[in-house]
Amino acid sequence: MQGQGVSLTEFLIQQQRKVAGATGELTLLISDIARACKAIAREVRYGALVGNLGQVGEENVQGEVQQKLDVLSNDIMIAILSRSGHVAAMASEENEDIIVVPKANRGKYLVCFDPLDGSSNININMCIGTIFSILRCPEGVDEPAEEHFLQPGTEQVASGFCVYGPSVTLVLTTGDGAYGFTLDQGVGEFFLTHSDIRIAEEAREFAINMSNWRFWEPPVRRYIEECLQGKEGPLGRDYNMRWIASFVAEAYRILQRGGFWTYPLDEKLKKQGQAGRLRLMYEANPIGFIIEQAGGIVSTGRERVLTLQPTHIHQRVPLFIGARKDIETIEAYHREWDAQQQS
Ligand SMILES: O=P(O)(O)OC[C@H]1O[C@](O)(COP(=O)(O)O)[C@@H](O)[C@@H]1O
Ligand SMILES: [Mg+2]
Ligand SMILES: [Mg+2]
Repeated sequence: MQGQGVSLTEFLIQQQRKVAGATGELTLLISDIARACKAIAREVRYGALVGNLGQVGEENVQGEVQQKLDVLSNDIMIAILSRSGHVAAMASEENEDIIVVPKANRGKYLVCFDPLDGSSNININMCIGTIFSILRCPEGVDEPAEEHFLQPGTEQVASGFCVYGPSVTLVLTTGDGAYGFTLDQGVGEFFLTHSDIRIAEEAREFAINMSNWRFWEPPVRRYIEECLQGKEGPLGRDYNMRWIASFVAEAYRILQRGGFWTYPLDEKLKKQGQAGRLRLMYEANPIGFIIEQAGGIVSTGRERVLTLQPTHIHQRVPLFIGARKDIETIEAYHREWDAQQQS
């Protein structure tokens, strides 16, 4: 058994010491969220053995049929964050409205989370995860409300996601680089295994749900066609392709070996009255913060995601994440296309 590295707690205290005036509350809050992820990891691991698979038959605010693990993970997050003493209110993918913590237990942070990401993979034993974003509750707020959450992604104090896969990994940023931790199930603690993660400038792998090809906007179709043309094409390099249908697993792959991933706005989503597939507050912004800290880009195809002014907590956005050069070219193709539409 390899000697243990730096534990998550040790790492957070090191980060905390770099910030003048830090109270340690953020360290304790992130430790609480890590504990919630460990509890969720156990429920995921036991799966069918304890009846955790399958649907509950209820529809959530997204119009999606909830899986048992969606509800169980949500309950675990709400229970632990309500008791942490560092949270004023929460916003969850599974709850239409925000959850305000009783006054006696309220703290200074707001937490947005996707308790279980990649739900369509639960029953096929594929990677799923949990995503979280931490914001400050504006000073002097007596009763937290949805409006207090509507802060651009650049205002995030910290964000992270946990992947429940062959091993349980947690990726985190507090605005000073992106770091990966692996859960030692025996010790019950996360240990630092991936320091200062960087994403290569050029992609060799793309990820998009190809079944939506006929609904894509021309700039997206053009770029994917050029990826498929490989080194004989204008991009001059070969690409492999992946689609795991689990945003956390895709983001983890990009952090480990580069590439780009996208869920663009398409005609099908537009017909459904949607502005995108992924949600800004608890999917795009938290993972976006980490991707940017690792040197990647997070775009709607037309603009930076993290400077978007949110309008409501379940807002959806078109999303492109990953290798800088690829996404800058995709943005250029959108500008070109939009200019042609204007002329
Ligand atoms: O089924 P599709 O259209 O490929 O969409 C897959 C996407 O939907 C999601 O599962 C949405 O997230 P949830 O599972 O949290 O609802 C993403 O993780 C994934 O990237
Ligand atoms: Mg999700
Ligand atoms: Mg989810």
